[in-house]
Amino acid sequence: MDQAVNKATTRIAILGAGMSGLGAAAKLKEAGYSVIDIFEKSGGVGGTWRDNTYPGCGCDVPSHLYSYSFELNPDWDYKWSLQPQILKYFEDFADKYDVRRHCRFNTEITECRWDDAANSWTLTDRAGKTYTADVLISGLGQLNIPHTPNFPGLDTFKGGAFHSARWDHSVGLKGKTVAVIGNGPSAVQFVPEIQKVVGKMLSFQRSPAWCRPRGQRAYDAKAKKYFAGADWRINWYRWRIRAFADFGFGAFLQKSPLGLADSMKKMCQKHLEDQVQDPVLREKLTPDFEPGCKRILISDDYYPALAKPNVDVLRQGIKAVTPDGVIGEDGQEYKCDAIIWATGFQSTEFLTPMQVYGRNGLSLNQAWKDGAEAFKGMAVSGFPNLFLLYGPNTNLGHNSIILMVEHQIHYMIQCIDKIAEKGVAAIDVTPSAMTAYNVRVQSEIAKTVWASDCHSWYKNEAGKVTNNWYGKTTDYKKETRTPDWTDFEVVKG
Ligand SMILES: Cc1cc2nc3c(=O)[nH]c(=O)nc-3n(C[C@H](O)[C@H](O)[C@H](O)COP(=O)(O)OP(=O)(O)OC[C@H]3O[C@@H](n4cnc5c(N)ncnc54)[C@H](O)[C@@H]3O)c2cc1C
Repeated sequence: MDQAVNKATTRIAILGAGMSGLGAAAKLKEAGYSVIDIFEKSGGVGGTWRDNTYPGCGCDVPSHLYSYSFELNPDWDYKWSLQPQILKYFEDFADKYDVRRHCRFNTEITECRWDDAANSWTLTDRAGKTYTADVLISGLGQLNIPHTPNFPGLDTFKGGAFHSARWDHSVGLKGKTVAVIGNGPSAVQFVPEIQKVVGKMLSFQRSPAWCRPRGQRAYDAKAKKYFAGADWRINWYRWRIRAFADFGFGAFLQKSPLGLADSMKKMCQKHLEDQVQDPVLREKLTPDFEPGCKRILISDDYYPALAKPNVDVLRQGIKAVTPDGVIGEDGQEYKCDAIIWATGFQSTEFLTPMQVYGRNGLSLNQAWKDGAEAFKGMAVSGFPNLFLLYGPNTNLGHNSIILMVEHQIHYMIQCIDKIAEKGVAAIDVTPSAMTAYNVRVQSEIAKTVWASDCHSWYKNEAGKVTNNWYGKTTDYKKETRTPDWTDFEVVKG
């Protein structure tokens, strides 16, 4: 085996220059790989944190943990950082790890096709140009494509309308009547900001969500100096946040240990009672499902904003758009000057907006016809040398996604080292390993609140939970420590 030679020539294509793609590129370079191309449809790095510029956009995980373990940052301004500082962190990361020179910006890949004879991937971009790679890594994320429901009359609206993930800053909201459709994690962040400037807000909430306090606080110079003093201080803090959040995972189990689910529910109920005095509004904002089934919102100022006199909370969805406003599910027209879609993302599609073809022309859409799934969230049988980061069943409701992606990168590089061995051209997870793994994942998920009877972005239309990991982050760490090569078929070169 002469890995040094093969590592130097293994061609690696990464899709997306967000948190996953950047982290993978840095770690692959550290491992000795140098032929790396990152294909990025936009003009810069940062993914989510570049695309989402809505007022108040920020992190729902304390920043010291929402950062790479190998790139600690003592300079976070807030416990829960805001988007500009998170984006800067990823931009600085790309510079420090010299990742930008691997990026092909403004290059959207539309098709990836495995070549059985050549044992390589052929990528095609929107302009029709093709590229070849031995290894294909998807860093496209779960929350990259905004979802705007196709309501009748959508195109007839005369005012400004945009999705929160592609905020149109040219639409003036000052003094205007603004309809906000949806009430997920993005809405709770921007609603308190725009409530201060709009004339009137109509908050359409078909299904209000549980919300717990954030406890935002700024880090002063003394705190930053403390963190900068020694890495162990951030690492100890990271460990505590992670362990506490993992302990709290029990609240997401249907048979919740130690009364954790009850405690979570009581905390959310108390938060609502403390912040909303009006019993009618409180009733409107009380969810009709168990906490955790949909993502729990985290905010100190969402409820106070909804309680302001210029806000109407409407416990209903909408069914159509008119030139002057929206038609609520009650059939009434609500006139407005602007509509903000806070309606989430096409979360269950993963990379399938692209055309992906594996061995013998097998299409990923076909392989996933009953819902996306992957071995350890990363590999799909029939699609050799393909690795998904933040893929199916690796999302969390309670902890940092960066932890999950780092575990994936660790596992994936061991697989790529195998591919780079002399005489090995490709590896493909066996159908039996893939099936056994996913049967286990789904049987564990059946024990969680996500499997209960509520609609969430964690599930596909058929009700299969395709997005979430079933346990603690430490369970996933164990799962991804080292590949068992009996799970893979090795294709000899
Ligand atoms: C608003 C928001 C807040 C979040 N907050 C948290 C949080 O607090 N804590 C947490 O743990 N997680 C959070 N997440 C989830 C997750 O951590 C982020 O989405 C994270 O950015 C995922 O990184 P990624 O690189 O996998 O994907 P992304 O950041 O989505 O990056 C994907 C990249 O791929 C590019 N791309 C897409 N399609 C193509 C194509 N066909 N060809 C080329 N390039 C393409 C995109 O332009 C983008 O740059 C949040 C997500 C969102 C949307």
